Amino acid sequence: MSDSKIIVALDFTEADQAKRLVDRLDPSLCKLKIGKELFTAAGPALIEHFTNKHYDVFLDLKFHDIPNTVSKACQAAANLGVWMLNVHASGGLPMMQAAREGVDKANISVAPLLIAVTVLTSMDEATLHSLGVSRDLPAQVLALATLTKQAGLHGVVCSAQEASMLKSALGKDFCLVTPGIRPHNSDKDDQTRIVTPAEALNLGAHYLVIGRPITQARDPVVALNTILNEI
Ligand SMILES: O=c1ccn([C@@H]2O[C@H](COP(=O)(O)O)[C@@H](O)[C@H]2O)c(=O)[nH]1
Repeated sequence: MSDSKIIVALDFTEADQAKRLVDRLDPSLCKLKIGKELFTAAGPALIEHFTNKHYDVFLDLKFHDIPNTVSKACQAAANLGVWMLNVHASGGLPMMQAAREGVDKANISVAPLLIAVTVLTSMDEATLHSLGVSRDLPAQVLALATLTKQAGLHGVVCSAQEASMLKSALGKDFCLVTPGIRPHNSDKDDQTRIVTPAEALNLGAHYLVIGRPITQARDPVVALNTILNEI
């Protein structure tokens, strides 16, 4: 397992695109994230391909379903040998407890980290309110993260904007995984709650999830190394 704090989000349509990029990377410099797009296209074989190359893989499928289904899905995901997997905290306490039980039943030597998404980093306060949530956005993140800790999960996905609040409330060992990372002068794309890589770590993020600023850069390896030199 590498101690890199950067998780490169491999949001590609085909396995070969991801493999071409990863062939130029090094597992000591970054971890990898496989999300819905790539997993749907390439499946478990791609996870095995990268774990055989000694990469830590975060399987970002954000399970959100009835407890029994999420439990079985988490067990199956853990059996793939991933380093981290996740569910949506808004699935509720019984669903998250079932997720943890599913991971505990997996037939593996090292259990993955199990975390829960609080409020997507693409969302702002107005979008949250449009869903009928009356709390302000940081309060909603804190409530969902508190529920996640109560369910016995290892941490949450949140914006680094909420990292220092969560660190104070839930302790330094509660894992904070932060997408919405944007180096200075890079495009926001569809992200709303963005933070630069160095600032995210200063605020208490444990891991930085970075996709397009690396994968869509003219030279992704240069982009990754530039970020690594800045943090
Ligand atoms: O709240 C969330 C949860 C997950 N993501 C995922 O992270 C990456 C971010 O990619 P960028 O290209 O750096 O925006 C992407 O795979 C999302 O599915 C997130 O952005 N926010």
